[in-house]
Amino acid sequence: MIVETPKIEFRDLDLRFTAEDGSEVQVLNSVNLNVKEGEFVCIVGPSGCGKSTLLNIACGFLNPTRGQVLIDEVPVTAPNRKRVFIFQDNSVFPWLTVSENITFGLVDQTPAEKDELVNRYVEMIGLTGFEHAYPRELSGGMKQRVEIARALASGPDVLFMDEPLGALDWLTRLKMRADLVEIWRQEKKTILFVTHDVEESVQLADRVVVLCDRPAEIRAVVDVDLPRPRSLDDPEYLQIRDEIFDLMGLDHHGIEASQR
Ligand SMILES: Nc1ncnc2c1ncn2[C@@H]1O[C@H](COP(=O)(O)OP(=O)(O)OP(=O)(O)O)[C@@H](O)[C@H]1O
Repeated sequence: MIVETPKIEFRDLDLRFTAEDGSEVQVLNSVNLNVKEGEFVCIVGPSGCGKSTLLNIACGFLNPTRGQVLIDEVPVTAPNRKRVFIFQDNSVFPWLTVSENITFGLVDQTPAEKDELVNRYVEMIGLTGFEHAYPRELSGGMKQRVEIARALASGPDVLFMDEPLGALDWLTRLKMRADLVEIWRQEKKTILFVTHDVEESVQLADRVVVLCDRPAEIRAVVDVDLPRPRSLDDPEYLQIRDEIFDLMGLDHHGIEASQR
């Protein structure tokens, strides 16, 4: 039997913070999870349960109190250029153009290679024609696209995304979700994606990891075995969405009515 090595492995992870008054706050409790190469995994859970903390540990920004995260079987002890973190509040540089933002930090490429990267990713994120625009000339959604292009241009093998669409309006979010799926299909990166939005997680992920309230443990891992692109009114999609709402103890009745 061939055993597939996980791309990312969370092994028995605990995290405790020491509060200002010296008391201890346990945020993560015994988190175990394997993520496959090229998999799109979403993490959902109640606000403040520890979703961002989990991502911060996986990216090497934080050390766990116990356990470890391995990527390609190597323990994560510090940030690494091959793993890029994308936040909700985009951090494009306002003084650089779109193409300068995309190539920022690339040191090993020739100017011609950088041009090629700009062309490839500007097209992929749908910003052709805006290469020389400054962020002040772009909408929030467009800036977040630049952020994603910059991340991809650096050639990562893992993308950590913490509520990357959280600051966008509903319509822009919907469009960005569809585009993200397409980008993921083309780029074949492993993606760990934190979201508050259960619907978003079911639309995007191969698997949805549901965390319980702090200290967070994994309550369930839900397979989303549906073809993409996914329709928001497909009964199977709705069934998985409602299963996750139930796992989170949320009342989902009335969602459809509120969206009309
Ligand atoms: N540096 C820190 N020191 C002490 N406590 C912290 C620190 N960082 C986070 N916490 C606490 O850890 C808990 C988990 O925070 P985290 O940001 O991971 O939750 P989250 O699930 O991502 O929240 P949200 O969904 O609201 O963004 C929170 O209670 C938070 O107050």
